[in-house]
Amino acid sequence: MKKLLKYITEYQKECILGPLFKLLEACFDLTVPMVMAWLIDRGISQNNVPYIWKMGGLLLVLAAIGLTCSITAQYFAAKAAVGFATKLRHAVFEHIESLSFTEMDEAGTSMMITRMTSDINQVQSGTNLALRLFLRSPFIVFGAAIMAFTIDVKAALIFAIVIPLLAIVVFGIMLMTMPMYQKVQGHLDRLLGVTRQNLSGVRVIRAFNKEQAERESFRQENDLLTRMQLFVGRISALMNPVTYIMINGALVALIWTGAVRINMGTLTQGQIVALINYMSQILVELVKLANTIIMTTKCVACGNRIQSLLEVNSSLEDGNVSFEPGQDKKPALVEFDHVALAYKGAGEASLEDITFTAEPGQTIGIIGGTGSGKTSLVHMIPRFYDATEGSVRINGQDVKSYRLEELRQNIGIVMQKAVLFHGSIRENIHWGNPDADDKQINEALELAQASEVVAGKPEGLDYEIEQGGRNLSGGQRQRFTIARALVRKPSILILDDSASALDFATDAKLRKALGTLKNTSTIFIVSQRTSSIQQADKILVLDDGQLVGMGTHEELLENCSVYKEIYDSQFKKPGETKTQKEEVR
Ligand SMILES: Nc1ncnc2c1ncn2[C@@H]1O[C@H](COP(=O)(O)OP(=O)(O)OP(=O)(O)O)[C@@H](O)[C@H]1O
Repeated sequence: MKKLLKYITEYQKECILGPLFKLLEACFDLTVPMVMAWLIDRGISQNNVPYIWKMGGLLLVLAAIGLTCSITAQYFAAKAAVGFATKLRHAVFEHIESLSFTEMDEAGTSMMITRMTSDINQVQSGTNLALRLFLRSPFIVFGAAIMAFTIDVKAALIFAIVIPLLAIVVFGIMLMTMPMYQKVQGHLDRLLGVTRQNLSGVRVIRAFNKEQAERESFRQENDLLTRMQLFVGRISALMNPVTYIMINGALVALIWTGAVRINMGTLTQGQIVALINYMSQILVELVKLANTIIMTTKCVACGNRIQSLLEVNSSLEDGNVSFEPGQDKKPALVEFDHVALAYKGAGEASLEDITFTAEPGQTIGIIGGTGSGKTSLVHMIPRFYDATEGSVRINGQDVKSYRLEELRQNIGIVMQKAVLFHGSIRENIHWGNPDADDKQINEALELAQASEVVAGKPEGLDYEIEQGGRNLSGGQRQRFTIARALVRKPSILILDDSASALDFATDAKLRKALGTLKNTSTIFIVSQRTSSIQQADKILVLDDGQLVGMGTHEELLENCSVYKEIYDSQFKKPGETKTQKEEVR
């Protein structure tokens, strides 16, 4: 948590003024019982009406000043706490953005969302409360005890007995409940994770009629959380009855001793009222202090969790090499040199000893069974993951040496999962190239076979896409993501199984259109369909992380059994002979 304090340094003034005004308010609060005592002893007892008015007025003034101090303190504390949380949120967000996919996979989306939302909110509330009460509450407890001693030492001895007892009860309960609160917080995180998974997978849940099972597992998690909260709540609920019994006992003792001492003439009624007020103030402040400690502990725990996320170092180091002038507009030379990739935490390598060259303007098809490493291979080009062995080179330079932003600017990637954002079609295509005018956007849409989709919308390019593109079909989403990659005229275009939702006719038209990009892009097409990559200049065949074949479609049919098997599984009809199949070819 210590390292997070740098985000609050800008609010040093507020961090000093907030507690200071609270202390000022506490000073006025401590004078009120004394003024009450004077009002009773010198005003009411002696029927001195002007004095009563004077003291009554003084009480009003004290209340007004106290209120002003309290509001001012609240203002400064809130400003510091909100500012702290805002800066922290920015820092965490920026840090998450800087992490590579390796660290993101390790941390998990749910955890990062919790750090960004509920943890930072907890830090904000804890800071706000601590700034207002950490000085004020102990100050009132000690101040009220001292005031009591100045009134009457013997009566105040009751304070000397009751305050430690009260402190033991209040802080004992606090110490018992604090670890439980931390468990509750941990469980709340788990429940958030379950909720998130449920909401993001709601369609699958319904498709597989798993609502009942999901409801049941959510109910179990929720019930467990409720039971834990009830348990902690019951112990915390003991705080009030126990402390009030003690305080009422002390009040009885105080009134008893006070009555005797009033009879003896050593104490006045006003002083007894003041002592009772001080006793109440002490109780209230001890309870507040315990709550402040609980909140602050939670705040520190959440702060530590945020800090550990901030301490995760990105394994992605930025390079300093730029693309040569003009090179960024031309198709790139891509080389894989004995490349291996082992994901962090995974036992074995997902890719091993991959070596090939993609000449500028070539189209490279990548095919292989599920989990054979196709996506992993193309993800190393824009450095989503770095090769653990060997090197990936673009135009002769290791990808790690390029400035990351520039490297990615020269690559257009269409991911397996078509993700679009809330906004118009134009805005979504602008993600690829913010400077593209409507003519360029329309050209990209035309190439991606998406023009007809836009033509079908009365608003044209202004048609509003909803979050995640949920008001579009899977195929329409894919076409827009392809257009988004094409509009930047990238030196390297990667299509990762991105035509899977297209019908065969549209897929064929798309492949034909991509054939016109030889002068601008080197293209990688990952696909499960041989028909999608058949025309590629070079096809890479992956099997269980190994490059088991490389060549043209015809060459591979001759000499790569894995490729042949895939091809046969897609084209060979039952009962078809080899000669018939070759005729089809
Ligand atoms: N982020 C990751 N962390 C750990 N292992 C991963 C990660 N991504 C992929 N893998 C593993 O790497 C291997 C190759 O996965 P990859 O996604 O590259 O295969 P693929 O050929 O693209 O599969 P598919 O055709 O199903 O998309 C798999 O065994 C997978 O479990």
